Amino acid sequence: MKLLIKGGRIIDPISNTDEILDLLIENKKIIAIEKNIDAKADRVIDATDHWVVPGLIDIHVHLREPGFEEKETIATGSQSAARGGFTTICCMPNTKPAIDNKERVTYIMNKAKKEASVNVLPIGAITKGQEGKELAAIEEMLEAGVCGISEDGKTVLNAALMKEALNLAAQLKIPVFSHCEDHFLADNGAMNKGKRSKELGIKGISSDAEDIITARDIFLARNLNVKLHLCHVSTKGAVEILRDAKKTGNQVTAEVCPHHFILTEEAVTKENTNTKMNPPLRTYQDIEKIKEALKDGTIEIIATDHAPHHEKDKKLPYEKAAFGIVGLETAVPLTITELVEKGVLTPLQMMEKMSTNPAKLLGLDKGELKLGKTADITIIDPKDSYNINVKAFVSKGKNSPFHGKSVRGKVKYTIVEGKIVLDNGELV
Ligand SMILES: NC(=O)N[C@@H](CC(=O)O)C(=O)O
Ligand SMILES: [Zn+2]
Ligand SMILES: [Zn+2]
Repeated sequence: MKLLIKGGRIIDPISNTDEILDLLIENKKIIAIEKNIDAKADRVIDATDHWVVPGLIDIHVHLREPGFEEKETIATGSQSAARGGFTTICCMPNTKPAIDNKERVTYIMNKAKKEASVNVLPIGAITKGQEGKELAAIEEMLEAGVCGISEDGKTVLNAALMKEALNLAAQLKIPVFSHCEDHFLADNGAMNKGKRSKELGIKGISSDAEDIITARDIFLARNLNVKLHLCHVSTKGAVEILRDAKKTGNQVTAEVCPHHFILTEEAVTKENTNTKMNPPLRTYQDIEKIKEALKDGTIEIIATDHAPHHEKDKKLPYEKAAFGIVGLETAVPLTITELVEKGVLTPLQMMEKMSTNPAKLLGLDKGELKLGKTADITIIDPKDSYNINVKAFVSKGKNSPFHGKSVRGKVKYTIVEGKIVLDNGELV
């Protein structure tokens, strides 16, 4: 089976390519990237005025299986990923039960093999049951196929235990994805602590709750030669700590989610619980710092923290509603509209942050358009303009604060190992 993609704008960060070329795929591999390929193909995609980019990789997704199938499943979450242009996603272990041993990792891997339309890489828990008391069976989980470890949803508050985990991850050469939140400082707050929380009379979560664990984990990881990765950075303080750490040669990396570079606490209303997520929406000053860090490379990854919830968990008083919003089907249009069109990132830099750098962190041979590489490819129409409509999401989660937002940029084709899983905007 030969697939020819004609006339698209090939954007490849590694070779620094950004030009109109054809691309030919055969037997799951890229076999030519040239001007005017004139080979006979079984299928030709006309990519005129479209971007042809390395398959997007989302390192932070909640698939909710097992235990919360009413919120999302591996099947629906991976379809949502395909819709969003992601060819590989990493799923977080805060399921019920938590992914903390090899049987549970194998369960996800097998189910993904059967039901998922994109590559799914599980992330294992740091502690047993994510209870923060003793380490999970990390070596076993690595043998079974995890791509890293994380306590996401919470922090390992015991610094000695976190240090042990970082030490082990250094030996095993796997990344540690850190959710930075001091639960005592967060103090059961429901939104950012500041002007808006005062206005609304909702208990706030201070920036300190994030900054202190960011600093702690960077300190713990110093000299360990471990890949420490900061999840969903949301504060100016965390960006400053990260910037300083990089100056002194720490190999820490960080991700930001679209909602944290677009919305501020001003978006929060008591009625709209889709503005509630962890970490919370912060302030204009935080957003400006985050954008600066995206632009200068201090933050090298954009991830979604796709956190689907059932309506019953969101249709509650603000304080009681679940934390989290969906993100897989909105990441590309939001990033194009808010970062590329506004001149914060070039298309090449966007693909670096959504494909090349995630692949690098995970040690995957992906994130690049090159001869001989596996054909994981995304094709985007950057000019298609429309309003985001949660009812059209294939994710079970409709919990997005971006419903109705006018955006530009639509994913048209998602190709996983040479197979088209999203065909002209339709799931195959
Ligand atoms: N981000 C969220 O608000 N929620 C996530 C947990 C997490 O990412 O910390 C979830 O699992 O729902
Ligand atoms: Zn988290
Ligand atoms: Zn998360």
